[in-house]
Amino acid sequence: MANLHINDIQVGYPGKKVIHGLTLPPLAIGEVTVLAGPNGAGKSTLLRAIAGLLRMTGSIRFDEQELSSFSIQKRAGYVSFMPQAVPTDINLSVIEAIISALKASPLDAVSDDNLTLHHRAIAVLERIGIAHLALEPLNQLSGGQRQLASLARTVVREPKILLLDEPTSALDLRHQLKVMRLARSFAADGRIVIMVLHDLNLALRWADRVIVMDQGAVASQGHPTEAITPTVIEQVYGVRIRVENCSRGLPNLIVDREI
Ligand SMILES: Nc1ncnc2c1ncn2[C@@H]1O[C@H](COP(=O)(O)OP(=O)(O)OP(=O)(O)O)[C@@H](O)[C@H]1O
Repeated sequence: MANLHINDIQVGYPGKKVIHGLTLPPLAIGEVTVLAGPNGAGKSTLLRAIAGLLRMTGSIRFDEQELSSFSIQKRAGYVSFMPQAVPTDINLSVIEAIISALKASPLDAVSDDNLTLHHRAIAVLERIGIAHLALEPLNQLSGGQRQLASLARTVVREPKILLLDEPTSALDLRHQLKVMRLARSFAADGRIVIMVLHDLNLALRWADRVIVMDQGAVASQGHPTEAITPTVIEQVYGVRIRVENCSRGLPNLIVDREI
């Protein structure tokens, strides 16, 4: 099965190295990986590097092919990135924004007529539960509604690798669960899902694998309860926590205090 292999990558910005020689275990299709870690740890930088938005050295291979050898269009067909900050100045309705994302990917949209594009866009809006917002102007949505519309734009092209940067940060409790359930179902469709989350309880409950980053490196990784331990969290975030099973037997993180 095709895996994503990230090997010895170095990424940064002009005059600033952020990630120095990071290697991850292979990330498999069907899995949801959560990137966690403190502010500034390099999580978004890693997602941007996988998306091909930053210069880097090292190797990112999918299905035995270097992503850097792909044309921009081919890479965009494989990898889709939902940024943390959703633009507020796009003068389009929700459905127009989704259709424009489809049209921006000539690989799969070139043969589709307008009606087919419309149907694909509506199907995604229905799956995410925001079909009722289809005709609303993007710039008049609430923060949470805009985040769901951004998710729809990101998944509509059906990429193999889905990169979601804090996709639940503006969402209420019910929509947080909805997005986590969707992330699992996108993975089950045959995708690799990598998402940045600050909510470690969501990570404990929904991820297959958690990678805790600190200062551009991996502090711990593995099954959620192996990666999120009191020792690691104390070292990385400087807070004392407990992970206890709730009455339903599910792991629950309790924050006791700053150190
Ligand atoms: N466009 C940029 N130019 C220069 N430095 C940047 C840029 N974007 C991020 N950085 C720096 O890279 C480092 C890692 O930032 P990054 O956004 O990857 O962290 P993060 O783990 O996603 O943080 P957060 O949880 O706060 O979103 C930080 O020191 C940040 O200042």
